[in-house]
Amino acid sequence: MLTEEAMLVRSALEARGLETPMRDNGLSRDQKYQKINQLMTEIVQTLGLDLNDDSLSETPHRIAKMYVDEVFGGLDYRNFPKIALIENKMQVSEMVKVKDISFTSTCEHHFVTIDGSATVAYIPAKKIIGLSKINRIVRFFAQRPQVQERLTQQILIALQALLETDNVAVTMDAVHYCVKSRGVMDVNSKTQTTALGGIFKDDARTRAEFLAR
Ligand SMILES: Nc1nc2c(ncn2[C@@H]2O[C@H](COP(=O)(O)OP(=O)(O)OP(=O)(O)O)[C@@H](O)[C@H]2O)c(=O)[nH]1
Ligand SMILES: [Zn+2]
Repeated sequence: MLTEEAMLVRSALEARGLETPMRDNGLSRDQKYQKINQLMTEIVQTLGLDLNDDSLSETPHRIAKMYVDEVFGGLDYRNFPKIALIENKMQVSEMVKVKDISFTSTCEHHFVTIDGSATVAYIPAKKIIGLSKINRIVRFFAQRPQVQERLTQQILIALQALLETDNVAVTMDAVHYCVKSRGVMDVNSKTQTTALGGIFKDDARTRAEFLAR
């Protein structure tokens, strides 16, 4: 069973064409774990490593568990965080900004780490969200195979749907290990992506206040 918030966020992403491309293969959590465990055994053996070695023997199991329950746990909406929303009785009308939310994600092209931080802001309308829930939403969508642009948009749309306002902004800075540890091997570059809604997009001063950090 999914929570109302999880269903709301999923529909909002689908409506905007920003849901992660997924297909229901009908496998349960345990079936996914079993299958990945078996396939990783083949990969490790194909690489010519000895699975009888006591350090390697559990690696297929560790990777299967890590994929299903940890780094890709955000593919399952049953893991969507419990969201605490409160009525904006104090009539906050100024920007609420949570800076330097650390996250790690996984690049969907190479399945290696993306390591970064996010800053999220909104201008409350009728509702205020528990602060830690912003970090949890960032983490939920980061725990998927991702491209940074989509990750940034998914956080924006999720918060817009939950907070019932367009006035949300997200910026993310990240190091992609597919750029750093392989391929072009650039150890310095960082990627910044921004997703702006409502007044953050339309009003230069609000945008500047947000981006000034
Ligand atoms: N736009 C975008 N691209 C990404 C992201 N993560 C990785 N990539 C890029 O995805 C591209 C995949 O390109 P390909 O040419 O198919 O893959 P590749 O041969 O491994 O490319 P190189 O990384 O250049 O060696 C690379 O340029 C990656 O840097 C991301 O979050 N956003
Ligand atoms: Zn990559």
